[in-house]
Amino acid sequence: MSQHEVFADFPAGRPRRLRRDDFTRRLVREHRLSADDFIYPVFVADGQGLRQPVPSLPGVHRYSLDTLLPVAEECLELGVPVLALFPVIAPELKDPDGSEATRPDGLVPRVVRELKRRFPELGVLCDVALDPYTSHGQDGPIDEHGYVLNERTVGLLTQQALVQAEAGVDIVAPSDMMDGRIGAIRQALENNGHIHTRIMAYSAKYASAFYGPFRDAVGSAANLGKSSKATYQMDPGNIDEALREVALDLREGADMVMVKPGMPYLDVLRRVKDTFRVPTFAYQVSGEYAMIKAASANGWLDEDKVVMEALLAFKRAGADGILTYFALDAARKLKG
Ligand SMILES: NCC(=O)CCC(=O)O
Ligand SMILES: [Mg+2]
Repeated sequence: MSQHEVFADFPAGRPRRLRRDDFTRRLVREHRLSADDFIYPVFVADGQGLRQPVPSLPGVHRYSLDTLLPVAEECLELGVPVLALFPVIAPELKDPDGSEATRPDGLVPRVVRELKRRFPELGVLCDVALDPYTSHGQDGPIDEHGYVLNERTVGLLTQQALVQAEAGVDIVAPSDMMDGRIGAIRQALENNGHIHTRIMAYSAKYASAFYGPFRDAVGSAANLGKSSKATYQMDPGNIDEALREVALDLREGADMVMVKPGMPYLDVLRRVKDTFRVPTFAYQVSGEYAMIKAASANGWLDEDKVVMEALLAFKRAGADGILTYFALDAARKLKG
């Protein structure tokens, strides 16, 4: 039925009637945000008492384990269900394979163990990716042309995911865009008794310029230099390909899928949600956060309002949840 058949013509039909008062606006609102929608990404480094600002991400810090604990506690208090860990690895621990990522007593497994010991009811998500660990900043070992080697990378990622699962992580989130990694990780988890470990697959991750500030935060920007990730991350011109990527990851055992970046890719999010009807997430990435922060700092945008509007747009476009550096701010605001 078309809208013309359903609704009365003017003046019997006046859409503004329902917009006149706050009570009817609230009554007919189709989508709303809640703290349950958020996953809070945090940067964690070795050390003590660290709370180091990231200049290109105002309001975001690199924490050591001790200073991260109160942040985790705040997530719980505000009802944010999941904390996502992103490691800042010391340059001397990086190598061409990113082998530090597979060390059972490395930074991330140590942080996961302590978080789960102190706050068992807080969900912890780990990125499964080698770029914070490689000396060249790519997401896996490379050949002489700089091409990331798919199967060798998948082997390392599988080891990394197992180490994270042994440490007690709730959700592993492979963000590398290698082919076949979801299936390999799922099989390894099952074979090793980690039947409850959830996989959130970065299924449609685009080769985007919006990740710049994140690379500053984890310290991979300088290592990566001018080289791109276009041989594994998706071409921003594609959308049918995103559906094929999601289909593969679901067949290989993903529990949840993700589209990334967020706001410039809401069309992709909508297509994915409508096509598969599975738990679908979006990542409001560092560049999106930085744009809002910069414009607000200049007095050009009202930060509070723009943040809530942008996050609501993800829900309207079909997201079941949003990874966002604004998670705590937004949850505080929702709490009033
Ligand atoms: N694998 C995690 C990311 O690449 C995050 C990107 C961003 O926030 O810009
Ligand atoms: Mg894929």
